[in-house]
Amino acid sequence: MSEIVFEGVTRRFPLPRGGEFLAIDRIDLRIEEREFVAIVGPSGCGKTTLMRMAAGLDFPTDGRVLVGGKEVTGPGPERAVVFQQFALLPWKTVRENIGFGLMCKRTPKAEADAAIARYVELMGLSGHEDSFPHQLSGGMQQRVAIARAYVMQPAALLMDEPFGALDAQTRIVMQEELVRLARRNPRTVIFITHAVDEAIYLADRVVVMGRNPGRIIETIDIRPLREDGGWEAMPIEEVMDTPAFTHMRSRIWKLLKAREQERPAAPAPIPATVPAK
Ligand SMILES: Nc1ncnc2c1ncn2[C@@H]1O[C@H](COP(=O)(O)OP(=O)(O)OP(=O)(O)O)[C@@H](O)[C@H]1O
Repeated sequence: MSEIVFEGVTRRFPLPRGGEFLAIDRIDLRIEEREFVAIVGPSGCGKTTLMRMAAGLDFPTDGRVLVGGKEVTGPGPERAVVFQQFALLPWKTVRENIGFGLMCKRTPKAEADAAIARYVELMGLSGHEDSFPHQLSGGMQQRVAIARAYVMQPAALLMDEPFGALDAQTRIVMQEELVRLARRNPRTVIFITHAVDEAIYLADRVVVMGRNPGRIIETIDIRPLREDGGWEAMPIEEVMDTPAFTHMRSRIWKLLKAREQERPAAPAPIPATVPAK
């Protein structure tokens, strides 16, 4: 059981000069077990805050977050996080970085070696097992970070702009590889991105958010498009050229644009205390 449920989740942050900023307002979202959900939205709409709450690194002011039916009270081994910055251990090799969590868990060596070898192969890292992070390109480092997360067989993967620091060409290669990996080894995934194309290509469902305050504007099921269009068997550039894809891209852009045009110019601080009547 690894479904992720946000129930009436609100997050307010204190403002430096008093009062509070309403970052996220009453979000209800259910991500089914083994479902891949991408969250898109403008900067500041609360995407990272939502992910941090699923990871147990931040907590709602109101409402609750449940993973596998249990309220999140902190980080846990059943949830792996992949950030934009790869955060590899620079003094350890690719093999050691991927196997680090397994070592901490005291996984028997033969079992750990077999699991590491599998993800080295799946992530196209063969031949680089003994390299150190500084000897790898950004794309290769992110492959190691993704392999390190998957090798732990977490029930849920929480990815915050994992391809945000990569150049456009590497990013496309990584998107194709992640799709391959995610279909062969499905997990419950929250994938945060600014890139609408990336969200449509990768996800089963795309959650579109608006800001001030952070709310869900719409949730869109992509699976029928992918299945009807046979996307899995096509190269990414062909998928992105199909009428169904381009139509979906412009639909999401219109949603984002309409929301930006209607939102208030600046967030209204909530008074810290209610004035006496
Ligand atoms: N610890 C904090 N203290 C105060 N405000 C915060 C804190 N964390 C986030 N915020 C505010 O909450 C809002 C949502 O932030 P968040 O980082 O979740 O947005 P985001 O959608 O991930 O943005 P980006 O796409 O730029 O990463 C922002 O206005 C941010 O300034």
